[in-house]
Amino acid sequence: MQITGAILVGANDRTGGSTFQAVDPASGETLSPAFHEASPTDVDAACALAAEAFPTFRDLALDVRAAFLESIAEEIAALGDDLIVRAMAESGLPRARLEGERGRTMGQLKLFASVLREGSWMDVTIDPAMPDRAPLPRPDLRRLNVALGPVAVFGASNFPLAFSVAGGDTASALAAGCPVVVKGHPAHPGTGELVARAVRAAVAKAGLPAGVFSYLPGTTNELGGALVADARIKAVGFTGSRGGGLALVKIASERPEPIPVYAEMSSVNPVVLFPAAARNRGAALGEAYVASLTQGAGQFCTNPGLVIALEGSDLAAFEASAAAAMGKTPAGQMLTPAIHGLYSKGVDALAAHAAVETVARGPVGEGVNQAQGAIFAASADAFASDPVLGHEVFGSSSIVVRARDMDEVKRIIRGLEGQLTATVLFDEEDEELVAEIVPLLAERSGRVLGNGWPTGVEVSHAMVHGGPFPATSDGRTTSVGTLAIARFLRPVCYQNLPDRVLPPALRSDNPYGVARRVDGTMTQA
Ligand SMILES: NC(=O)C1=CN([C@@H]2O[C@H](COP(=O)(O)OP(=O)(O)OC[C@H]3O[C@@H](n4cnc5c(N)ncnc54)[C@H](OP(=O)(O)O)[C@@H]3O)[C@@H](O)[C@H]2O)C=CC1
Ligand SMILES: O=C(O)CCC(=O)C(=O)O
Repeated sequence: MQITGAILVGANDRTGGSTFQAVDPASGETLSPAFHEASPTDVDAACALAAEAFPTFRDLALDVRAAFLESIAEEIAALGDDLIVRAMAESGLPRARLEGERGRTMGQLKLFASVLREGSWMDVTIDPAMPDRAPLPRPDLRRLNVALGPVAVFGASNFPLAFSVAGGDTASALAAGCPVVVKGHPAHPGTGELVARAVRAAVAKAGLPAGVFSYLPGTTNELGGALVADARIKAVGFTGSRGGGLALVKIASERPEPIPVYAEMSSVNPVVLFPAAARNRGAALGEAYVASLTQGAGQFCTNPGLVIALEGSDLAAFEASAAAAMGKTPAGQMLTPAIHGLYSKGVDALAAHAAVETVARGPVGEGVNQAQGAIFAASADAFASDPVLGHEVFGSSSIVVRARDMDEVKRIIRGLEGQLTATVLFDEEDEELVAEIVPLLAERSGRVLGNGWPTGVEVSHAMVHGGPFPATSDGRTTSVGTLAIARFLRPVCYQNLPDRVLPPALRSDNPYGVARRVDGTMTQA
């Protein structure tokens, strides 16, 4: 499939005034072709088409919408190696990682298709009428979840496939029955266009209204701002910086009709290393820590940016092993010159901090825009007295906090901001302490993991990839896994309406055969 640099508004290819080009971060060279910057006129056209498409798309038979999601996955597969080659050039990510990400992207579309067919996402609940109830009769009440309306999706730079144009936000919004308008990430416009064309092909094959999907490439905050401000947009999905996410939350909340913004922003993903684990296998854990920290040049929002442990010789052995591993781990290619610049600034600030010790630096990169890994350490007092030490440095940088005792460990945890993940590394002897710490971590994070590493998120039914602010702007939900569909739904109750005017899932004959809660009891079809 050809990359043309067009703005994809429904079925139309549009061109704009100014253009921009992608940059290969590994060479610093610009890549062809030039991409047209979407304008406010394109935002208006995309949102108008999305609003027009909404009722038809929302009311599609479940199987038709499920087949559409599966067809997007097939169209992405049909892009073949061109997609991988372009994504490698635009992101600097290696082939194996991008092939895995493509599989994950297709897998999550198919998973949402199965969720649609199964039907419990609608949460159909029926309280039958009780005409003879005294002193007052009860009306017939029937509730289900319905789509919110058109959704704006901001693709992430660090997952050009799985968190971008047809990534988790788009898949869950389409599954819910919401048309999607994507603001393409300027770091991977060619990858974005290829995937957008695949989605558009699936829209056409299914005979759906073209406004179900549009793709707006661009490099300006104004473009994203105009999209979120458009009255026809009813929710926003975002993965990126805290500043970007909060800017969109502000725009959304100041609209005449405020709307929800589901922004996944920043997290340092604390790891608590318990005493027996440090004593029994500190060296092995030190190596595993560096493997997780440096994976993908540390450009994961789940990367272990903070380790908390008791000071002493066991922690010293963990740090020494981590330092040795870091010394052997080549610098990782970063996604963009800007992200590399922010990383270097963050690491330099920590290295220059009076209360911070540099435990290890990785080898200096031989190419451009490469992240030289970094491990720092600080006392619990120093960490607690400067909030900057707890901020995310996006890349392979992490800080070890040395606590004097478990009370200090608890104090540090109580002072943490909201997190996507929190990890406990423990052996059997530690379990009593773990039981005290896990509730503190669960209060502050979306996922608590035992004896693993937080990078790599399973796409499944039970997954939560969310967490209290600032990990996300709304800690009640998730951006990965099937629960993500709930972000784009709202409940509607129908009272005393005859079958013929009710949505199919609420009718007496239950044509979709979905499980329903009737008078408080779950019933199979
Ligand atoms: N925790 C995480 O998961 C991630 C964190 N990051 C952090 O973000 C930094 C920059 O990376 P990047 O991916 O570019 O993330 P950004 O948050 O800068 O950008 C993400 C998307 O949001 C848009 N955007 C950003 N700010 C605004 C705004 N004020 N108004 C409207 N739209 C906006 C951008 O569009 P445009 O630039 O075209 O305006 C882009 O499409 C990284 O160094 C890292 O610190 C990045 C990725 C993931
Ligand atoms: O670790 C993962 O698989 C997902 C990470 C993520 O969501 C992110 O880096 O934005």
